[in-house]
Amino acid sequence: RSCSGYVSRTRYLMRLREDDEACREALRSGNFLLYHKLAPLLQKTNSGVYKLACLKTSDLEHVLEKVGKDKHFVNESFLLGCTDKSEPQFSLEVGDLDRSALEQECRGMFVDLRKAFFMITGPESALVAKGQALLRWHQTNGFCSATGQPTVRNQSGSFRVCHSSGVTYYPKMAPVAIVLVSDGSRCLLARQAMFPPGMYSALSGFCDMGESLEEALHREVAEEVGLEVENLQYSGSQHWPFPQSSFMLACHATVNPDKTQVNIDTAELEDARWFSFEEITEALQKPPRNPKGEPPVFWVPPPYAIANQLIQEWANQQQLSRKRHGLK
Ligand SMILES: NC(=O)C1=CN([C@@H]2O[C@H](COP(=O)(O)OP(=O)(O)OC[C@H]3O[C@@H](n4cnc5c(N)ncnc54)[C@H](OP(=O)(O)O)[C@@H]3O)[C@@H](O)[C@H]2O)C=CC1
Ligand SMILES: [Mg+2]
Repeated sequence: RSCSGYVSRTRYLMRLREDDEACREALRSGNFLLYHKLAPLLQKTNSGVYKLACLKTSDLEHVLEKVGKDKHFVNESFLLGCTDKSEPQFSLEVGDLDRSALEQECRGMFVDLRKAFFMITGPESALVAKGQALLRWHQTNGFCSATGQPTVRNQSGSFRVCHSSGVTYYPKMAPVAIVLVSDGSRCLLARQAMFPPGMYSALSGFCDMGESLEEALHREVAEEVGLEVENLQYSGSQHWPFPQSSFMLACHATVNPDKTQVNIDTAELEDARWFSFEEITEALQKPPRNPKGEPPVFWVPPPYAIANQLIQEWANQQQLSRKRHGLK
């Protein structure tokens, strides 16, 4: 994509965020993601795969009319971004309207976001997560924490303000450190009791107030498995919508191969163990499945989760060093 195209789209979005009138105008040519009690609307394509449903303004107004809702309800939407063609994208919560009537009118279905992540792929995953996160934030920030008075949104939904205290509230993400610890030939994964059966993930934890990412990583690993890590290497970041918006900051780290004995904090973790390259490669190739009654098989978070990216990177790194050492 051309740089100037990106810059002009960014400036356009900036204007929509700041100018209520311009944002109301943009609603006339919008693309809308619908959520029913935070479950996004998906549609099945002709080839049988699911995609995120994206309604044009006129289609949305038509649907609203069919289910007996005033078309001005469109104005309740929140601005998410814009397409490559500078078409503004919005999210709208329709949880007060009849779910099955909407599904019928839109020829789609509302799917729990966790399930939706397994059904759609690519950039749509980040967009659908953002849409839900923004709706949730507005639903839970309707009152000023200083005065208890109602807060009022701007048209784009980029903030809420309390006219009594003058405080402006902006949508928030909580920073989380996530780290894949390696001892050189194995990597350390853990599971919480609430994870789906068999799933293990990289170690993670919320950053404390005033802490750096590096401090949070060292502390979390020490707290959860009793190990001291070194050689932190930044990998990437992502917004994670569950249970409330987290900002995941992902790193690799190593431990001394002579000091790998884990000492688990059982209040936080159900299990933590070292996995070999072979176990990891097998898990990365397996689709997640847990048929009832069968003992849970080991699997890792799906590709959309940044934990998966860390595990994938580690496996690639192992493969390279094995090649270098003449191993298979
Ligand atoms: N995208 C990805 O690949 C992954 C994402 N994650 C996400 O990272 C997040 C944190 O991971 P987790 O290991 O559970 O965190 P922690 O190890 O910090 O453990 C969670 C603890 O923090 C408390 N807590 C909840 N919210 C906050 C907050 N905003 N700030 C500070 N403490 C809080 C919880 O309390 P209590 O529950 O008792 O109220 C709980 O005791 C989770 O939301 C998880 O979904 C985790 C791994 C992979
Ligand atoms: Mg944790």
